[in-house]
Amino acid sequence: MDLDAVTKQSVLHAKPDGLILQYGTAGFRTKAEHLDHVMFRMGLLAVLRSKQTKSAIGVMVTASHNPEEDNGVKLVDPLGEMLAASWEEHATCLANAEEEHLPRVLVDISEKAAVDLHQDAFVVIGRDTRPSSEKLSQSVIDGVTVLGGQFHDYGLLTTPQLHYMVFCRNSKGQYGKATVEGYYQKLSSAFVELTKQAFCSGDDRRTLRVDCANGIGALKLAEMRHYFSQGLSVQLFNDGTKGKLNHLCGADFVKSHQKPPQGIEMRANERCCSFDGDADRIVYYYHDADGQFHLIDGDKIATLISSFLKELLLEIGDGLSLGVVQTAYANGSSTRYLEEVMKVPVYCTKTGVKHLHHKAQEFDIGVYFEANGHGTVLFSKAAETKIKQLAKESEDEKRKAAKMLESIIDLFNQTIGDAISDMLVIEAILALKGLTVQQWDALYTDLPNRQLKVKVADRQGISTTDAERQVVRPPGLQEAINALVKKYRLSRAFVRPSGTEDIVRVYAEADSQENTDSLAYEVSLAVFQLAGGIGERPQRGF
Ligand SMILES: CC(=O)N[C@H]1[C@@H](OP(=O)(O)O)O[C@H](CO)[C@@H](O)[C@@H]1O
Ligand SMILES: [Mg+2]
Repeated sequence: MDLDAVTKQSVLHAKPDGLILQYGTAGFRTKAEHLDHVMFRMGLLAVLRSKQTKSAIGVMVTASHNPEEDNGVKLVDPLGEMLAASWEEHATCLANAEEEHLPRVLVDISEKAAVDLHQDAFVVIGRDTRPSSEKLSQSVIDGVTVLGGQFHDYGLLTTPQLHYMVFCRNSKGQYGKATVEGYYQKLSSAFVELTKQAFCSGDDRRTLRVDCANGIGALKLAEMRHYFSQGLSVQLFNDGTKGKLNHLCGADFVKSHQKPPQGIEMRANERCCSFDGDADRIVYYYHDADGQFHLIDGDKIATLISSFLKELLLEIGDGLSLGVVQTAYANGSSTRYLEEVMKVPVYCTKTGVKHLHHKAQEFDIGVYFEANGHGTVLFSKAAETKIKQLAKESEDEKRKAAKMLESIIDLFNQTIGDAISDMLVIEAILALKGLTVQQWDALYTDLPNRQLKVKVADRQGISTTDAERQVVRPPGLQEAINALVKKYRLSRAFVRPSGTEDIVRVYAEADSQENTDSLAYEVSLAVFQLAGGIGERPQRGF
């Protein structure tokens, strides 16, 4: 390591005094103007991680659904998954080191993680469409090059595309070709193969309206759509030509406000969906004939996908295990439906896809989705081998089911939740099953739910257990929540510090929207009073 060169370069990417940031649920995220030093340092860290793992490492510059003025960065590990937890700590140390300590921190990390410094390093970089992203990704490149790493800058990519590229490179092309073209081809041919039957049967060409949150998803979907246009026609809205990124649109807006985005023309009973700003989340929705809005969130997406997979697994009859992973934000009705009606095992993990992803790896087929629409399906190596074998050897119905599963394996982005890939999976399932959006929605009825945010002086003062469903600290808060929950029917509430915003999140559900809103308000007040609330007290009414 040429530490002198690092010190010299680092001066050009100086850390603002007193700024402390933490590698959170989705990497570093804050106002773009505070991130230059973090980007440079994540370039350095990616080189060390690459040397240690002897693999290509990804760096994605994005702040997903955050406002356009924000930005962020996260590292992607060799198999396309989120950075290992022990390296998140290294990332936090490195980002917060004062200039003069930078060389020592780099040496410390290399020693602690037993990095072989003679090893070559390769880093792949992608960025979203934020105005600040191009310059910030150049700072990542400065960090990579000063430590002698090689890199490939893919420029504009969705987050899941970058994850895909990393895995392709490290699997020596087995997972697919590490190009945007390769991604389009892999997914589109799986989609076309899977839906052949549905579309041969004289079905109309299907159309779907897509709100692209004025983000990268619009660019990539516009490039990709002619690859699958025989089967599906997508109409793009909020494509970034006019509106601001994530402003009054996108998956996060639709899910948290439970209303349609601006800028989309909806027609009664027609399917619409929204991506988030970096296209790793998707939610569906429609207006019924009375103009009432219906949201189909990640939980219902997981249910549709699981029931389709379960049917195919029954057909091939090979005893492969299927599990569904959710977080505490999953609607209680979805969990009940999955467990009691569909009889599939459901597990709850902490918020953040890395937790869901790891749990899902324990099954032959692991379906994971956050309620906000971030999720995918993982197939174990053993399941994949078995399915491929059955697709070749078995006969008739069994073979047909195995072949469908084979295409589904290719259609999912198994590295991370992917709005484009999930959209194609959902469209394929709806077409094959001949389901309308209303029929899908009617699988179960969501319990009314509400999410609120409370500002506190130090959100780390709240700690939780039991997959974030119970508060341990501060004392008395859980007891207060328990007492409030008892007042309502079918009720549930929990609070946790956000990993991406400086707030505490409150979640409540109950038998009616009115009761849910009361419960959410009362729990917010308890947080405000018992956990050091600052600013305005929570107010009743929304
Ligand atoms: C309730 C909620 O939707 N939380 C989101 C949000 O995390 P928080 O830690 O809650 O801020 O951003 C994460 C990253 O995108 C996402 O994984 C997670 O689901
Ligand atoms: Mg996102």
